[in-house]
Amino acid sequence: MRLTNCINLISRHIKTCSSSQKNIKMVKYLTQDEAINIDLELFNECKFSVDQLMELAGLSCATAIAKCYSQEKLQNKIILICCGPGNNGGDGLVCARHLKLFDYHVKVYYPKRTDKPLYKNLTNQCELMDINILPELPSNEEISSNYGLIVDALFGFSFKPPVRPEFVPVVDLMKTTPVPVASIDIPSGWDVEKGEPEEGGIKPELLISLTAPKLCAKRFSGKYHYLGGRFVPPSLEQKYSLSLPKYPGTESCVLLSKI
Ligand SMILES: NC(=O)C1=CN([C@@H]2O[C@H](COP(=O)(O)OP(=O)(O)OC[C@H]3O[C@@H](n4cnc5c(N)ncnc54)[C@H](O)[C@@H]3O)[C@@H](O)[C@H]2O)[C@H](O)CC1
Ligand SMILES: [K+]
Repeated sequence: MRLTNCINLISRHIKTCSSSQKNIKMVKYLTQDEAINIDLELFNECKFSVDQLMELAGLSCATAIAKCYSQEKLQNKIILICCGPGNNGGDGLVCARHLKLFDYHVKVYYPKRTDKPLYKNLTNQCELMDINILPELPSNEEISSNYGLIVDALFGFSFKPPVRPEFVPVVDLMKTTPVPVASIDIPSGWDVEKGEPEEGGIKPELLISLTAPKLCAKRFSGKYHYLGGRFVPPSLEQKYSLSLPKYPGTESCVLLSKI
């Protein structure tokens, strides 16, 4: 074999190895506008309904959580899912239902409910699963004693800082608690592109990016970064040069990086 062929082969091998250990290098990070446009195309061009995408997104979040936090690791403690007023909150309600189906102890905090049928149905389904929807935010002390994980489903890619006053207590709780936080799509309170606010924000241990990571995920320094939302048609992936990693087998989520 010629020397140049040999060098090419070795460099290709090195490239493949490094990308399989850290899928994060290949995948595209989206601006807020790109994330919004892709979302619109999924609905308008691909004709998905929001219920379909939310179900897949929420299931992928529950799966990623179960991979990182076994019941044993959580010492059978409760998972608190904090849900916001938009679709990120909807993902949280779906995630809660699937975690309950996976036999976790789950409670939901959903301070600003909407009257839209989608959210009413998701809330109803949680109640039918015997998931307690808390009327008040538990105290920091109660969280420390009885809860093993907080799922942050407050805000996603439509968030515009700063956090409005009504959500400050729950964001503050997630900022100060010693209990690990798992954020769905965006760590709530972070700028979708610039990341954590200067005054300090929540520091999730797990981030589950949906469809493709947003630019703020470059600042994520927690333990596990997963990608979920396995529903992107190849034409859309190519149009936005997403370079998505391969999902293993039948999995609904894929590990992007782990510390
Ligand atoms: N394409 C996908 O990958 C899918 C992602 N999904 C999830 O949907 C969210 C985006 O949902 P959207 O409804 O557009 O917005 P948010 O949930 O991010 O928030 C809107 C909600 O929040 C309020 N809000 C905005 N800024 C503030 C603020 N500073 N303080 C308080 N409240 C604020 C706003 O008024 C709205 O009520 C995406 O991230 C994914 O998680 C879909 O589930 C499936 C497709
Ligand atoms: K979030």
